[in-house]
Amino acid sequence: MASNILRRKISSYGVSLTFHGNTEPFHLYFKYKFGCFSSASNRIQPYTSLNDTTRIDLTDFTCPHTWYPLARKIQRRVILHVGPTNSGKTHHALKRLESSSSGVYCGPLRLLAWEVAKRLNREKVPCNLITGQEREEVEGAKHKAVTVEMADVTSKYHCAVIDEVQMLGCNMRGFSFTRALLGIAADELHLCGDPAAVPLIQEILKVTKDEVEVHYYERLLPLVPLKTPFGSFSNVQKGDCIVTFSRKSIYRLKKRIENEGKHLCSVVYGSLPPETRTRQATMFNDASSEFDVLVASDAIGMGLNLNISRIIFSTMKKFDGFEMRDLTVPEIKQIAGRAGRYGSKFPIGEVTCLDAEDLPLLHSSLNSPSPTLERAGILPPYDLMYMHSRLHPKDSFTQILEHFLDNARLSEHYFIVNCEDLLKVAAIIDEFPLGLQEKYLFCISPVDMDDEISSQGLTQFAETYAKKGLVRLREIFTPGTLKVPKTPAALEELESIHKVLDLYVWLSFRLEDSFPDRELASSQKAICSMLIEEFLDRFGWQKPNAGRLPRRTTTNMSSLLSQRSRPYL
Ligand SMILES: Nc1ncnc2c1ncn2[C@@H]1O[C@H](COP(=O)(O)OP(=O)(O)OP(=O)(O)O)[C@@H](O)[C@H]1O
Repeated sequence: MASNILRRKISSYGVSLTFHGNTEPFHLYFKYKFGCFSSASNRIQPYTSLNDTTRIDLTDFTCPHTWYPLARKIQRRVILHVGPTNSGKTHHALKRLESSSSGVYCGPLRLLAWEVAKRLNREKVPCNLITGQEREEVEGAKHKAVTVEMADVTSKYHCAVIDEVQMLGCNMRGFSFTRALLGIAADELHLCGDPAAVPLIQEILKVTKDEVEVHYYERLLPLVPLKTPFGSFSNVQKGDCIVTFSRKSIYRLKKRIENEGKHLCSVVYGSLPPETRTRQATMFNDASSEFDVLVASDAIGMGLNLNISRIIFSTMKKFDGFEMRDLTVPEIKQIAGRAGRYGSKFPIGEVTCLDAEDLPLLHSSLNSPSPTLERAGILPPYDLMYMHSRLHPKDSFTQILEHFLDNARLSEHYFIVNCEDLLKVAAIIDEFPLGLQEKYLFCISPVDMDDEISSQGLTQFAETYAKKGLVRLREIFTPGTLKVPKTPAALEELESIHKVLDLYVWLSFRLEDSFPDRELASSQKAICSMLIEEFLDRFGWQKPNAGRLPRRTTTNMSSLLSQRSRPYL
């Protein structure tokens, strides 16, 4: 029945539409009359008698705050906690969350959500953990720690925290931060992050009734930029972290340092599975482990508690997908700020570069404020796209998306995130007979379109789903074939397989009946992480004595691998 799909009512704002699809209830408030809903045709008809200036444009992105009526019903107290890394911003916000009767923590990484859930449960505040790939419920919980994509904008909380809020300017994930900022219905909303986000957030929140206050923080421990370059690798000390930006150079540096025979290196970089990153970080932090040096990419900039005494930039350039470019001021500050964590054994943090010629950029960046953010990321909500599709029934998903992209370019405060990848995915899924909602889901799925195996995985999932409505993991992946990689290329492939399995798990939470093999995908993901760690353990210099390391993998690995022989697998 049409009335089940779309209801129209008059509100004080004018016409209010409530859409009841399979997604969360979603309301649109328009200040102007824009058309009428015809139950006969199940369509929204624009008022053709009105001139163009009075007709509402469904691709208009100037008022996204109106997409969240629950948050607009309350006057939120928004507290911005801003300052450099390691200044205690999150600590203050979390204290407030702990003492609230109900609340939600929204973090950019699963690791951070895990950490916060653990912290609250330890403090006897029952807290659920919800990420795109896992749900752990605790009895009686009124608190949740979630990855920001999972923030619920249809419940009311006493307190909410959005961590690393400056990520609303991020081209990949900015929309989730903007959605959480505008949509979370909490009496108190704590935003932690870089001061560069303050003017944009103040501007965006001018149109809400929220009260906004800003608290500035200073670093808890000094950060000292050294005047001399690092020099030789024989100068490596316990607690050093060498920063570089490609997997290849991470392994090259690890080998080089280990070949000196004095230190073993943990590694942390973005495409390592999160569990592996955490375990590498734990080994590095563990004073009794021999892995006392870290070689890492900018993935250390966020989320991990690391006992680093000195950051050494091996380069100040990074390939950003298009070209080699200098690191930006925020990137340099975020990475450098990881040295000298409060509560760790190093009383100050130091930072330097491998080459003397990079020192001026390091020093000037640490002394400059980060450029202020100008626009916040956004995605057209499904419901808007749906309504647009009713007006333009012949348009493909790609064409609908293009309408939105064109209009968002005109927006003063917002931009559509990751346009290129969205269009790439849209072009793939337009080939398959899928409904709009399913296409939208594949479009927002966490696929890495720069990774060939990962994008092939998405294509296969979408195609099989369109053809059969059921996607068995075995059809695209043979369990039992995973091996410890022997080369960096094989390692890269294993990391990509992990991404595909991760995508399957993500889809299984949203299309449960059609992606039924979540358990298998999760266990294979765990095997991938173990195999990657086995590679990391074996790679590089091997110390002859036996007391080298807790070689945790052997027993656990065999127990995991033995899952292959279960009948189900
Ligand atoms: N008042 C405090 N008492 C005890 N520990 C604190 C206090 N303030 C901060 N810390 C600890 O110091 C470390 C850094 O604090 P926190 O993570 O809050 O900093 P931050 O400014 O949010 O940094 P980042 O931007 O890196 O997240 C954490 O381990 C935190 O638990």
